[in-house]
Amino acid sequence: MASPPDTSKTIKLERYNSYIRRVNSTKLLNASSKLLFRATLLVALVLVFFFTLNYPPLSESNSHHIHTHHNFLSSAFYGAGGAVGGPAWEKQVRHSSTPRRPNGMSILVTGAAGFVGSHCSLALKKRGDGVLGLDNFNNYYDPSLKRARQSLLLKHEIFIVEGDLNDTPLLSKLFDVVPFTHILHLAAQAGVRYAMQNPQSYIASNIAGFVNLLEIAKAANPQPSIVWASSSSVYGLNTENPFSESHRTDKPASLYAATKKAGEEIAHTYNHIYGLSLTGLRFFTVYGPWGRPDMAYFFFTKDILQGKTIDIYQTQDEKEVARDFTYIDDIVKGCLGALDTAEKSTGSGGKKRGPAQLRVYNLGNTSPLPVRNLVSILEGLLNTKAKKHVIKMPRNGDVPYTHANVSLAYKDFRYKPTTDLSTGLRKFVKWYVSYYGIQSRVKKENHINNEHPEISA
Ligand SMILES: O=C(O)[C@H]1O[C@H](OP(=O)(O)OP(=O)(O)OC[C@H]2O[C@@H](n3ccc(=O)[nH]c3=O)[C@H](O)[C@@H]2O)[C@H](O)[C@@H](O)[C@@H]1O
Repeated sequence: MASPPDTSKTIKLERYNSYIRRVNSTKLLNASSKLLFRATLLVALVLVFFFTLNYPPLSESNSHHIHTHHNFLSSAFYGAGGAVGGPAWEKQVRHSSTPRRPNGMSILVTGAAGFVGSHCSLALKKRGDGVLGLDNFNNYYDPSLKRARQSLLLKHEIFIVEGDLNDTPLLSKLFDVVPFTHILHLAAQAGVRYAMQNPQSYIASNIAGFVNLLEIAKAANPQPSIVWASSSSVYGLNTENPFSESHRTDKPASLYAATKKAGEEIAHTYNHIYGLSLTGLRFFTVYGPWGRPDMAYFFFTKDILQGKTIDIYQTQDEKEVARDFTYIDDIVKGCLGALDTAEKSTGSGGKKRGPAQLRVYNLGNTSPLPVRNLVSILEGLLNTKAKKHVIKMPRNGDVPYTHANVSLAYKDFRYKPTTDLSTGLRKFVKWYVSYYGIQSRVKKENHINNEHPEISA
């Protein structure tokens, strides 16, 4: 009998082959899963990279969005002149804040790319003080105007660090690098009526941001003296005239006013507990070259030139609405006067060592004028009739009237406003047509020359 074919070898061989196939397929599986894992990792990294680059998101172009959540990472990206904390950055920070006159101040100006901030920074630098700016360049109004102010400051060797008041590591870093003698705190969410649209932005800047700055200041060695911007709006529904610092300020008409009033109370607390020297300045409707486009005199000018109708507010009982419009150069003098008379803080290592100075001053013009007058002056300067729409003041936090008594500021630092509304507006219009490159009858009729727009035209 033929013996069955010996298959044992064949079987063994097949088993071996199938084993090899299994091993290979497992290897293949392993290799492909590794590949998949690496690819996923790569995609994730790319996504993280793009997300970081786009922070804050590009979609936040809405003009009313306020960036208040910059973290340390984002400010590192924002730092011009190298990453925050790098040697090049520190050099720039030190250079900018070093005074060039004997006993000069070393001042941190918050809101340095803003209207009042840019003017004060230049004036301080001009007289030999060291000035470092801080600004978050938010888009409450056209940030390109803030960038233009920044360029102007840079020409005068003033560096603005890009960052937010709520960025604690950034603020600590600044105080690690520079022993500031003073802070001129002008960064804020401004605007009376916008508070109804974006209330939280007022809390974030004017309250949380201010407290953050004070926390850093109280812990600093030496503690700086602080001069900061309060507002005429704290007088709210006060009916006594003219407004004096001794009047009641417990009836704010807008959330904006309430946050400024809160700032004054918070200042009291930090003065009381930590011995910080604090001076609050109540500004009265400040206007002038390089001003804020959200303010009436600014957008009236724009709208009149474009032939658009402007709303002129009246009180509910059809009376004129009036403001104590104050020219920027007068305000700058007031800020410098307050800085020059600010006493040293008394605390150290976060502890009070004795009583410290606590002050509040009105900085106004002392001669209120109706908004209607503002408009007729502009009509004259622009040589254009405004399309006026007189309406009752919407109930949006506005107050009917402001009028400053400035005798306290005069007594303590000789503050004396010298620019009337016509003179000031002429200077504003001259800057406006030059800055926006408007060639029109405005220029011809008023002999407004088109020279390079310097800070105070
Ligand atoms: O003095 C202050 O503390 C405040 O001054 C201004 O607030 P405001 O005086 O209301 O300035 P504008 O918004 O420029 O308004 C000026 C005047 O024009 C009036 N107005 C405003 C807008 C408008 O469309 N029509 C109009 O008649 C207002 O009622 C007001 O009487 C600033 O915007 C605030 O940031 C600042 O704190």
